[in-house]
Amino acid sequence: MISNRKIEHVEICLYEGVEGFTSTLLDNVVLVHKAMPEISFNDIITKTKFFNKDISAPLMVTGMTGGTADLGKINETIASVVEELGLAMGVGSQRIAIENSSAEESFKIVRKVAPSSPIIANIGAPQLTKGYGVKELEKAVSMIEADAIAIHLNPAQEIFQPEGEPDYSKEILEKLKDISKSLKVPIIIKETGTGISMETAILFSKYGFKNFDVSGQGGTSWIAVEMIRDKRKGNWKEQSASLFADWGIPTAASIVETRYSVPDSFIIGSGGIRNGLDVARAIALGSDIGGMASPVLKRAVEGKDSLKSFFNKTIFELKAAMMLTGSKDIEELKKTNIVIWKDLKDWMGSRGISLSIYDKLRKRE
Ligand SMILES: CC(C)CCOP(=O)(O)OP(=O)(O)O
Ligand SMILES: [Mg+2]
Repeated sequence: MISNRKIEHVEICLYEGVEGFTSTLLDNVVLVHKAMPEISFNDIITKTKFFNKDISAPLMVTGMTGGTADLGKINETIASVVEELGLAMGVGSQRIAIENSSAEESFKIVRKVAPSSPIIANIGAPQLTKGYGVKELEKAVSMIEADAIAIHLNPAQEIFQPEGEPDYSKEILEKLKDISKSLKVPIIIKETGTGISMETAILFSKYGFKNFDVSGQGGTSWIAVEMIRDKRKGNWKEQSASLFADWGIPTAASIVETRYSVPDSFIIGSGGIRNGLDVARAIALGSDIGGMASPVLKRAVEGKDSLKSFFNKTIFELKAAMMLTGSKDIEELKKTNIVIWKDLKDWMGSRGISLSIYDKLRKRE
């Protein structure tokens, strides 16, 4: 039963240690301190654009769950706090609701409690090889009156998932291109904890897709999640999965690779973003907004107040980083001076990305 997998995913993310197998390398990005910032804390403006809506801070909750009444309650908690604070959120894969309409309510509740927030639908790329087309994607969008739809890429997870469907043939690109011609909302290409490379960003940009949720390595490892499911089922894939738990492109490297290879892309910097300093680093490094999942899930199950105070703390940390770099708004934060060193600098060197050229690109000069 697909609903069992949905429940297991949330339970494993909450209670089993499935994150931080590697560093996001965001700590290799140093925002240069300004001792005389020339702004006051209260002058700082964090609002920014998310497609054609304003959000109060450059922060979205990236797609996690849905599919049962209990998972719908998690979505409801997140959506009501997102609406109150003026943020954005995605829902988890809606495949379960496309296959069984009784699961729809756990997704519909999001738009009911967040009538004005930017809400992102979610379908997996493998489904495009299994008959999904415009109809199914339009259904996912209309289910929650979505402002955009994320097509999640999870080949690593599907390989190690006991009931996985590691089908990522080229037809997906052609099909997505066709669908995009009639779909009324933008498509976001979303990875799932193993990151987007230069080559992948270029490939999708050639098909006309330039909105990326990079979801790099360093946060939740979905290979580790499926490893635990393998273990519980006595599936032999557990051993192999453990070799790949830290597989993928660290989040900071993925942000750099995407910005460098598709300079005019819209980038959601996600994968192991845990606080407002991570959000500031992701944006100064080249993202348009930050994306969080696991820390939001953990607070959501504690209730609205816990989640609300977490977001307020995160936004305070973001503003602190903006203050100390003299960034009065998000546009200035994108252009603030940074030092890229240690492993991230080595990564860029081995991938032929020049620091000086990158600095101009990330400042959109
Ligand atoms: C997208 C991923 C991080 C979580 C969902 O994976 P999944 O294979 O269970 O998703 P589907 O229900 O779409 O197959
Ligand atoms: Mg799947």
